[in-house]
Amino acid sequence: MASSTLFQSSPFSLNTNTKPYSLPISTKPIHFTVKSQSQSQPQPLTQNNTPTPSPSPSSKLRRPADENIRDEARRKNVSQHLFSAKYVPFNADPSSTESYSLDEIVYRSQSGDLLDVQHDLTALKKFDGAYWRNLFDSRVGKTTWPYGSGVWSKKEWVLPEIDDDDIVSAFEGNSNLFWAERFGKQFLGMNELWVKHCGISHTGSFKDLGMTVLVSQVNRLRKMNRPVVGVGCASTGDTSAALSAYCASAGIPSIVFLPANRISIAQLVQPIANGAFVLSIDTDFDGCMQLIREVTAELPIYLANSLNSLRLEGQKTAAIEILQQFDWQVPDWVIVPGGNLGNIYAFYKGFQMCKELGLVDRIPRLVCAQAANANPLYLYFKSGWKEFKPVRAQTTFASAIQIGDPVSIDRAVHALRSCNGIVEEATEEELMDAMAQADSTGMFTCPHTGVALTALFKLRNSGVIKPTDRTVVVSTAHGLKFTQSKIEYHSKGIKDLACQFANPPMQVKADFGSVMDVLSKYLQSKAPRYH
Ligand SMILES: Cc1ncc(COP(=O)(O)O)c(C=O)c1O
Ligand SMILES: N[C@@H](CCOP(=O)(O)O)C(=O)O
Repeated sequence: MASSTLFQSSPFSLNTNTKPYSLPISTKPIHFTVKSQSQSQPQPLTQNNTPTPSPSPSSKLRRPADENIRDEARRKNVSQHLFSAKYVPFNADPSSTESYSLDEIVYRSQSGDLLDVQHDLTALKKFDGAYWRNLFDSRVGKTTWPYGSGVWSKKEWVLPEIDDDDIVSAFEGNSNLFWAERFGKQFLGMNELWVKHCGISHTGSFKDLGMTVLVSQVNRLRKMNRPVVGVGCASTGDTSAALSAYCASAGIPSIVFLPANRISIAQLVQPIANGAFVLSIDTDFDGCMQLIREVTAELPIYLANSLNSLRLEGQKTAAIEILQQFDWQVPDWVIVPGGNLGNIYAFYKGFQMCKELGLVDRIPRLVCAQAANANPLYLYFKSGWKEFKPVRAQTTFASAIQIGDPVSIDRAVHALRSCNGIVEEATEEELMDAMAQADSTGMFTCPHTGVALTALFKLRNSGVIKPTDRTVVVSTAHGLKFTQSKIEYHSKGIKDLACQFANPPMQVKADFGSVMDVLSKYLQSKAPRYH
C-alpha cells in the first residue's frame, strides 16, 4: 500500500525470513482418552422447577475480605452434572456413533471431516425458553465468577462440564449493540440499523469470545497432566492477539505463526507484548495455517484456530447476546465479515440453539461479506453452490480476512443454506469508503466492518434489505488496530482509489489571520441553509 506523506508510518516491522518448517506430516488425528472428572457446576433447577436463576445474583452481604470471586464461586458450587457436550463429526449422518469427549485432543473426525460440539439438548430442554432467558439475563453486568463474562454467562450452553476454577476469562463479551442512527438514516434510509461492536473487547476483536473457551479447556487439560506444552495458531493478527493474551493470563506458553508483513503493526505488537513465541513466516495466512496443522499433529502444541470447534462455542454467544440485547426479539438480518469462516457458522449455531431451546421462534437471515480480493465463498455462492475452489488471496485492506482456503467452508455453507443466507463481496474502494462513511458518523470501524457495511449498501440498493428491516452489522475488530489504512485513506495516498470521503488535516500558517480565514470558510460550508 502506498505510504502517506501527511503521516509518518512506523518503521517497526518484523520479518525474520524464517525458513518454512518441514516436519514429517501426520494426517492422523491424535486421540488421547481420559476418564471424565467429576466437575462441579451451578445447579439451576429449583424444587418446584420454577425458573429461578442460579447462582442467584449475590445478596447484599459482601464477600469475606479474604475471599476472591474465584473462591466465592468454589464455595457456592453444587457438585452435580446436569448438562454435557461432546465432539461429533460435523453434520454427521444421524446413524453415526462417532463421538469424542471434549477432554480428548482431536480436531478432525475419523474420515478427516470437521468436528462440531454437540450439546445434550434433551437435558437442556428440561428447562423452557423463559427459564434460559431469565437465567442469562440475571447474569449480565455482574462480577460473579465466571458469569460476569458474556461468554460464561451462557456456560451451560458453552462448556457445561468445566470447573469454574479452570476458566480463564477477562470478562469478555457483553459488547455494545450500537444503534447506528445517523449512519442508518443518512446513508441507507434505515431506522433500525445496529452495529454489534465485538471489537470493543479485551484484545480488540471478537476472537476473545472463542479464546476464553479454548484456553480454559487447555488449562483444564494441563491440570489433568495431559501432554499440552503450549498452544499455537496461524493468524492474520486477531486470533494471535487473543491467544497470547489469554495464555499469558493463565501462564501457558503460546506460539503464533504470522504471515510476514501482512498484518497491522498494532496486531503484531500484541503477541509480542504478551510474551508469545512469534514466528514471522514468509508466506500468506493459508501457508501458515497449513504449517500449524502439520506442527500440531507432531508436537504437544494444542491447535487454537477455529478448525478446533471449541472456539466456536464461545463465538456463538455473540448471537445469543444480540437476541438478549433486543429483549429476545429477532432481527431480520445479521451481516458478518468472513475469512476462515468459523464465525458465520458460530452465529448461525447461536441463533439456532436459541430457536431450538424455545428462547425465540425464528432466526435471522445471515449475510457473509467477503473482500473481493479474497472471495472463495462468494464465488462458490455465485456458482449456485456447485463448485468450491480455493483462491490465492490478494492483498486487501481487510487484511484479517485475506484468506483463500477457509477451513470452515463446510460449516459456512451449512449455515447460509439453512437460513436462506446471502454472500456479498466488497472491492477495496467500496470497503474503504464504507469504513470512512461509518467513521464520519461517529464510529471508528475496521476495514472488515467496511466489508460488511458494503454488503449492506448493496443489499439495500437492490431492495433485498428493506428500509424497515432490523439489521445488525457485526463489527469484528477495533478500528484502532487498523489506523495505518485510515491514515493512507485520509491522505488520499492509495493508488487507484479516489478516497472520496477523505478528511485530511489542513496545513495552516501559525498566524491569526490565516487561522481565521480557514475557519470562516469552514463555518460557511457547514452553516445551516434557511430557505
Ligand atoms: C477482524 C476480523 N474480521 C473477520 C474475520 C473473519 O472471521 P472468520 O475467520 O471466522 O470468518 C476475522 C478473522 O478471520 C477477523 O480477524
Ligand atoms: N482472522 C483470523 C484468521 C484465523 O481465523 P481462525 O478463526 O481460524 O483462528 C486471525 O485473526 O488470525
